[in-house]
Amino acid sequence: APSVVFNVKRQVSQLRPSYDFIIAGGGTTGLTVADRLTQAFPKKTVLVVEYGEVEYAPGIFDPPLAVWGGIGASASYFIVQSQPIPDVKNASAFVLAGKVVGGSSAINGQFFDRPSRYDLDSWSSCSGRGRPGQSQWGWDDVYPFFKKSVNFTAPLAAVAQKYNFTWDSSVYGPGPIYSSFPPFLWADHHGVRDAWAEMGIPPRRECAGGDKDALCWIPISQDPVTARRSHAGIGHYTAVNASRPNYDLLVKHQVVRVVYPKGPQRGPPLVEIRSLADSTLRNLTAKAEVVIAAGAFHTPAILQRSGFGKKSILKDAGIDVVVDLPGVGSNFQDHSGSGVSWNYSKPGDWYPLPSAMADPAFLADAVAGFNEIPARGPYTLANSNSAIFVPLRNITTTSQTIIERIRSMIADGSAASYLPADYRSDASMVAGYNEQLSKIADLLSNPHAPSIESTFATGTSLRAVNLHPLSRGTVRLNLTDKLQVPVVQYGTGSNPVDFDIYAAHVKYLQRVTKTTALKQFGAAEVTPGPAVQTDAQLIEYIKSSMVLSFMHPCCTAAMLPRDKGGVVDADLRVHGAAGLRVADMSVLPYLPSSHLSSVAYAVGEKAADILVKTWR
Ligand SMILES: Cc1cc2nc3c(=O)[nH]c(=O)nc-3n(C[C@H](O)[C@H](O)[C@H](O)COP(=O)(O)OP(=O)(O)OC[C@H]3O[C@@H](n4cnc5c(N)ncnc54)[C@H](O)[C@@H]3O)c2cc1C
Repeated sequence: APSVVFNVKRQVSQLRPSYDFIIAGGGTTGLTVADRLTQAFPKKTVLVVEYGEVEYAPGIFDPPLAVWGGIGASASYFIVQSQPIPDVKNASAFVLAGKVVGGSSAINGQFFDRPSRYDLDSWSSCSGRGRPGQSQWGWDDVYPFFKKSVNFTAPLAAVAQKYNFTWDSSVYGPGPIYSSFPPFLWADHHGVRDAWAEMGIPPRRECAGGDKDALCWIPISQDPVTARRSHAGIGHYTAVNASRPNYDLLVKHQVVRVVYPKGPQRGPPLVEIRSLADSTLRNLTAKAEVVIAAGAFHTPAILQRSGFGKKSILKDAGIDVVVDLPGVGSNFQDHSGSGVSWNYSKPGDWYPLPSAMADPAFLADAVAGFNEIPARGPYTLANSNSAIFVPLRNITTTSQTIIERIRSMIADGSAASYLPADYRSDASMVAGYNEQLSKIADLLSNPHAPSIESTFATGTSLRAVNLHPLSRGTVRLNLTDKLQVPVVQYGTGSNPVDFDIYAAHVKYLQRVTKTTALKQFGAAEVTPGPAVQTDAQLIEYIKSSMVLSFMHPCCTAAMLPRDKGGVVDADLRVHGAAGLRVADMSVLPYLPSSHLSSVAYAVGEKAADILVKTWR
């Protein structure tokens, strides 16, 4: 927990008359940028404006066993309930987003993997590679920033031996965010790992070095000694702020919009903020640049309130157009997927499993262990430490058919009909979507680029994460109150090929219960179960059982050329606007084969590097 919080500002009267840089959003990416800028430029001033407070950020599995427990009770997240999703029986996705210093890194599941090299190379190939003078985003260009952002502490030898953890310290660096393995795993952990190995998924010593088509050990973002969450609010603010007189953080204020009094070519813009205490509006002045880092839901909302977006949509919201940029708030994506579950008729002699927490003596020891230095026991766990990442061709014999379906919808022009309605006749959005689908088809054809992720910590179920969904949704201002959480429309399943992929993934996971590793315990499938026989039945099952959000919203201000529906260029500058950049998970063109926090830190490091090179 951040014990001493220096210099937090709560009122505009405590601010300087102007700043060199203003960052909208003190989350994972925004604080990374602020930390690196204040470090590089001791004489330049940086202000971060954050909606939330500096709050204690418990780990996902800290006592008293509240895994995102008490949702609604906490002030530290925005709750997003999506609009009904037509292609999944009008279900609604439930998503959280950080509303606290540290942003989503302060509330996430702490699973700390990295994308595959092919994700980055794929983005780079459509984000302006080769344009003279612009930044490059291929794996080799960004890998140094993944390394720089995180430090890794190897587990004690006895722990490593007990669980067979493997790693390669050389893929990590000196960064202020901790990555480590917990000193405890539940006792059934190896059952499913053995099953995965039996399915032919090769174990890899380290999956964070760019190659992750494997059975992986995944570390968590956690202090290795105290087992407390490591997040941007600590690593990039509390740990450095006392020695940085040029680093200001204003909390409990909302960035409403940016304002260009002399037009978007004459930047940087003013930043209009609102006090959450009394709703007073104020304009702040940045002398160098403004960086929007409010996350994939709120960044497009700030841009739309500022007049950046599709003309017709802004008009409906009563907002004057500053730059006609249809990509703002479109191209919305999240990871989703269904899965399998089973029962054991001859369960192994496994102890302890989570059920042991019901035993008061075990529980008391778990709490005591968590408070020891170094911490020990079950409360040192986060979401999971094991996962598989498998390429499509190893999942299904139908991979070629799936890829051809994607390529032919691009060729015959039908892909556009799967975009959200407002964009189907917009040439730039259609061109951008076709290009994304083509790149995703390449990824799905790549024998080393994963299509599915599945993780395991304990229990009798597995989820499949569709790493590269084809469907797209939208994030729009709430017209009842434009300052509130925006209206989120998931597009889940709107591109029908996604269902072919979901189905292939579930069929693949069904193989788990057929392995000798699980058969020896009498594993018998419960869901989808014997009643589900045909593909049509399987898709019905998937529609009713899907996890609609793995809490990875992204891509709503994509780094793509303007004629491809992009919002920012490869230097993260908003198209058509001076002195304004975006740096957060909005800028991804499409989802990578990983969870997003490592990506957010790396994007923050790279964004800071770009800014430092610009202003040095
Ligand atoms: C519940 C949950 C679980 C997750 N689990 C994992 C996981 O296990 N592993 C993993 O790698 N990733 C996980 N993620 C994803 C990952 O944490 C996020 O994708 C990443 O942290 C997002 O970083 P960001 O910088 O884009 O935005 P954020 O970190 O969300 O930062 C945005 C910040 O902007 C602030 N803000 C918003 N609007 C305004 C405004 N108008 N004015 C001022 N401030 C504003 C917010 O309060 C917030 O602090 C999870 C996410 C969530 C929500």
